[in-house]
Amino acid sequence: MPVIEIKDVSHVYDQGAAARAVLRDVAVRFEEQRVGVIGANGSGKSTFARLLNGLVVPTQGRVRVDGLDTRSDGRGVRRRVGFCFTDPDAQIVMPTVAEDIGFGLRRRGWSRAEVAERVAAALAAYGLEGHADHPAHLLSGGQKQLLALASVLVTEPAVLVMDEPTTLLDLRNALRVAEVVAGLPQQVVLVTHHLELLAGFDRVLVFDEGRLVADDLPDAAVAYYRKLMA
Ligand SMILES: Nc1ncnc2c1ncn2[C@@H]1O[C@H](COP(=O)(O)OP(=O)(O)OP(=O)(O)O)[C@@H](O)[C@H]1O
Repeated sequence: MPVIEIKDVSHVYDQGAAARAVLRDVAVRFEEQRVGVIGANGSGKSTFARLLNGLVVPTQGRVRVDGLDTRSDGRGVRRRVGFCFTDPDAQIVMPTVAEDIGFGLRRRGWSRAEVAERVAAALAAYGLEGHADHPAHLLSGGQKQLLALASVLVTEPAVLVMDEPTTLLDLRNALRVAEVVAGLPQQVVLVTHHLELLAGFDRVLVFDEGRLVADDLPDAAVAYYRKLMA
């Protein structure tokens, strides 16, 4: 699995007078296949997730994925690290389902035939066959989340970072997305408030007020988090 290294990272969004660090002195290195990230609202989880593919470049410290620095090699990092947002509408970029899945491949210069083949396979893998020419924005919430996943995974990133991908979904769709994620061969970093999704994970990081306060196996990390919230 890729090696992700976060070295002495602090992050401030606004450098003005009211500047407040949303991440403070975070240092962690991981290469496990399943890594969870939990913590209270506003504790810095999304910011941490966005560091991993260079969507956020830290004001201090550095982030490396397999040795590539997000500050100097953002493009290279983003080729390796796919990102799934909480709200799938934020990442639908094309009018139809098939076009949306194919978008990243076309941008990478794949031929029309190769794109069509990959898109067909992705539609089948994510239960979207029969929806190829459907307007993407008219899909149900769960289908949109699956589309977002398909559109990211079709480009075969080595790492998939997911920021609360099941938050907007009903139980059936949340379970469906969880099932797809559980079966992925990729390294997955999952930010979630759905603690049950972390069963079987290799490692769980707990954030509190911008600090990494626990880094443990799921049961111990969740117990720490529950205590913190009590
Ligand atoms: N783009 C931004 N500009 C300014 N401040 C931001 C920005 N994004 C997040 N913040 C602030 O940074 C802090 C941490 O936010 P972040 O989204 O990382 O937390 P989180 O743990 O993911 O929260 P939640 O569980 O509510 O999603 C919050 O106080 C938030 O208001």
